[in-house]
Amino acid sequence: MTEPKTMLDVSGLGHRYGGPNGHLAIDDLNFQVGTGELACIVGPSGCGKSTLLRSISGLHRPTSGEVRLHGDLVRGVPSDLAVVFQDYSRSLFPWLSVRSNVEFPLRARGVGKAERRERADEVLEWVGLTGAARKYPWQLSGGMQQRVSIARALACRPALLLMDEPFASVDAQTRFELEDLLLRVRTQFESTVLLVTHDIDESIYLGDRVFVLSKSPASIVADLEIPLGDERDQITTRESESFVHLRSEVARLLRVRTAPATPADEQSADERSADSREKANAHR
Ligand SMILES: Nc1ncnc2c1ncn2[C@@H]1O[C@H](COP(=O)(O)OP(=O)(O)OP(=O)(O)O)[C@@H](O)[C@H]1O
Repeated sequence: MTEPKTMLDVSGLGHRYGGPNGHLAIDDLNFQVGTGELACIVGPSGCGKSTLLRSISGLHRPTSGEVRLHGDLVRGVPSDLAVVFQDYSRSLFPWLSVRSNVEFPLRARGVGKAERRERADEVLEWVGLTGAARKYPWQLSGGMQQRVSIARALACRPALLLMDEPFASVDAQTRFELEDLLLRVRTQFESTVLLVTHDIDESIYLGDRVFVLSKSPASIVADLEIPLGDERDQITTRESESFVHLRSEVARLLRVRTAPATPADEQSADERSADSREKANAHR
C-alpha cells in the first residue's frame, strides 16, 4: 500500500509558557499525519494536549520547532483548518438557528448565499439534523448540539479537522453514536482528523493511528498503527482480540510514562513503538 501524502507535519515542536524560565508544556514533538488519516492523541491529564492543539491551529506561536499544513508553515490560524471543542454550549451562538450557526464561518470566508445554504444542508443531512435546521441550539440535546459543531466544521471543508475531547461532555450512549458518526463522515468527506482524547478505548476505536504522549512536558512515547480495518462496530470491534491487546498496550505505555521511573522506562520509545506494531500486526 502506498503511504498517504503528508497533510500535517509537526517538527521539533515545543512550547514554554511564561518566557525562558517559564513552564515547558511540550517538548520536541515530531510526527506526521497523512492526508485522509484519522489520528488520535491520548495522554495523561495536564500533559500538554491542548497546548499541542493550540500550536497546530496557530492560536499560539510555538517557542521551538514548526508546524506545516500541506507543506505551508503555520504562522496564524489557517483558513482551511477547523476545530471542534469539547464544550459545544460555548462554541455555538444561541441566538442563531442551527443552519445559521453552520453557515456562520462560511459567511466569514466570503462564500455566497446559495452555496452557503447548499453546503449547510449537505452537512446537516450528514449529521442527521435536516429536521432541526430552523431550531436554536438551546432547543437541542447535548449530543445534537455537538452534531451541529461537527457539521459547522465540515461545512468549511477543512484540510485538517482538529477535535479537542469532542465527546467528553455527552453520556456514554451518545458518545458511541457520535463516534460512529465521525467514522461515517470522515469517509464521506475524506477528512484528515487529529483528535485528542483521555479515553484509551475511544482512541483505538476511532484511530488509524494513536500517538501516546508522556506526562508534561509532552513527548511522543509511541506511534501505534491500529489495524482494525475501516468497518468498525461498537460491540464486535471492542471485543476483538486486536482491540483488547491494543487497549492493554496503550494503558501500559501510559502507566509507565506517568508512574515514577522504573527499569521499564529504560526501554526506548522507538523500541516500544516497534514492539507494539509487531504485536498488533500479529493480531491482524
Ligand atoms: N497559559 C498558560 N500559562 C502557563 N501554564 C500553562 C498555560 N496553559 C497550560 N499551562 C500548563 O501547561 C501544561 C499543559 O497544559 P494543557 O492544558 O496543554 O494540558 P492538557 O493535556 O490539555 O490537560 P487536560 O488533559 O487536563 O485537558 C499544564 O501543566 C498546564 O498547567
